[in-house]
Amino acid sequence: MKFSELGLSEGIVKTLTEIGYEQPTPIQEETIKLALEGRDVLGQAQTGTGKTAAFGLPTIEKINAENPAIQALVIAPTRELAVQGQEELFRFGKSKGLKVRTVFGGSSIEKQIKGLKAGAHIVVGTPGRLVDLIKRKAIKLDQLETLILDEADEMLNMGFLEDIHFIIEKTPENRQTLLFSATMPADIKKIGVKFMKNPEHIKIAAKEMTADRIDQYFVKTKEFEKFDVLTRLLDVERPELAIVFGRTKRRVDELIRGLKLRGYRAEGMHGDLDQNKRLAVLRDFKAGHIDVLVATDVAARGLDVSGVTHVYNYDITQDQESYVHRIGRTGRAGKSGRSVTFVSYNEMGYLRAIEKLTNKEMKGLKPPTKEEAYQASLSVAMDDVLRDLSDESGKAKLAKFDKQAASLLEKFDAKELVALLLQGRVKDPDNQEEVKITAERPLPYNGEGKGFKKKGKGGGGRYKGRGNGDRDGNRDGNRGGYRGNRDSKDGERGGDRKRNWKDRDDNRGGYREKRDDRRFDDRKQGEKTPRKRTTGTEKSAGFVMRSRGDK
Ligand SMILES: Nc1ncnc2c1ncn2[C@@H]1O[C@H](COP(=O)(O)OP(=O)(O)OP(=O)(O)O)[C@@H](O)[C@H]1O
Ligand SMILES: [Mg+2]
Repeated sequence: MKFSELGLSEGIVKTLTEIGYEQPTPIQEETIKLALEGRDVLGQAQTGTGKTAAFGLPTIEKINAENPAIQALVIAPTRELAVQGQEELFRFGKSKGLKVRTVFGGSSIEKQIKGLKAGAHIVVGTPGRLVDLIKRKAIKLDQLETLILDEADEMLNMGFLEDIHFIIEKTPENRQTLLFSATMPADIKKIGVKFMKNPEHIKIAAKEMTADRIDQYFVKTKEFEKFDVLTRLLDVERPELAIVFGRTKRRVDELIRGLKLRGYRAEGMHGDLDQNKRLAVLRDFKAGHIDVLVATDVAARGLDVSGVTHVYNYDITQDQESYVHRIGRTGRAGKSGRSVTFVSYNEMGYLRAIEKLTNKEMKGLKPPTKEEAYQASLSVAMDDVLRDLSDESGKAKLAKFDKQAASLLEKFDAKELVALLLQGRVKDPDNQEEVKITAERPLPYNGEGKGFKKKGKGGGGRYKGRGNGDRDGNRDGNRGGYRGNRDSKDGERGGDRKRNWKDRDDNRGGYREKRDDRRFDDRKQGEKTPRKRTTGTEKSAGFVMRSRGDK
């Protein structure tokens, strides 16, 4: 199938060719035509399979560039995702010269109002800031044609629902509504369908809910060992870019500090960081100036950074959907990735609950030993030396040390000098910086832990208990999860309400295919179940169609 067969105009098809999209992905193939016909669509497909273009291209196609009014609104759960959405839609809409504006908290509302005044065919924004701008009459939605909820299940979750209601009430009843996500729990789908008319549910049927090309592992580890396990894994697996998800902001801060102390180029993202800093960190990560991004769930959904080969869940997620999104930061657009989820003995029930949702078994991974990490670091050093010496321009740069090198060689044994060179490039496992990470209490026990006879299935995802004080009660005021972090300073709200029942963390991680880490996989390799990806359409015949606005 070609993009031109989906009813898109020549200009847009040309743009797609220019940006390297050769053919539509399954979700694009299934939804673009329908959306162009004006149908309401609920689109569900694995992470990294092109949902942005699936809703973005038909939306752009339908916009009348001559009409200066806002004709499409995309609502996204985080600021970074709003920025990314704006960039993508702008790119797709180039041939039509469309104005796409982004609005989000933590950054000057006046500037955003100015931008909106200069014209906006499409607005991409986070709920809290959108509500503020609507209240200030800087955003008028009376001519809106298309409303899109990206990460729809997240947007329809408790924390955001009030804002979403407010926004939807300001849109015309005859608008088109598009909801997209990789996950769509049934209870949330029911809420979404109420905002839609005769919706078509397109679900790209896949054997597993997680993206096809992510090798998923877990490591059983005790809290106090986690940090050493993490750095050894980083040394052995050698991610190109890695994301480490932590449960709380404090944890993220401590991990960044610890990783830096041990010589990794790491930076973090969580809700207490200044918004400019958050955006700068993401930019640096995309540019490869940072190797390890440490984040709370604020980075779990939607972010598209090519080159993320590994996702490490330093803390396992409390709910299964978060897991799907976290690890979906790798293995995108046909690339492969690897995720490693740290799990304490008591938390095994959560792991099983995740596997139940994703329909994919995680493989147990033996944490690398100190010696293995050392050997890995040694082999990196050797590779680096070989690379530098086989590179002519690199060699030329060494010429300036000729005199000193000759004088050292006169005085010392050549082998000793080379050993000294290697020493400077290898991490000494017996001389590592001591790093202390404050212990987080594990998730409340929900079955299947070691030492527990109970065979109960976890079902841990939707734990609503109030009893886990350190997470929900957040004794230290340092709660992770990104709900916390559309922090209301800037009119991004929604976090607090939700935190009470669900405080997520994101754990996404991918890796590059062939690292030799396989060595540490203590289950049999090569017995991956064949992954067939069938495309199917689930018609939404049984949906409740009448919505609030439907009369
Ligand atoms: N038809 C296509 N051909 C080639 N690349 C594509 C195509 N469609 C999308 N991509 C690329 O695939 C990557 C993932 O797309 P996108 O971010 O839209 O995924 P997604 O399904 O929204 O994932 P998530 O569930 O994580 O939000 C992006 O880099 C995008 O540019
Ligand atoms: Mg997306």
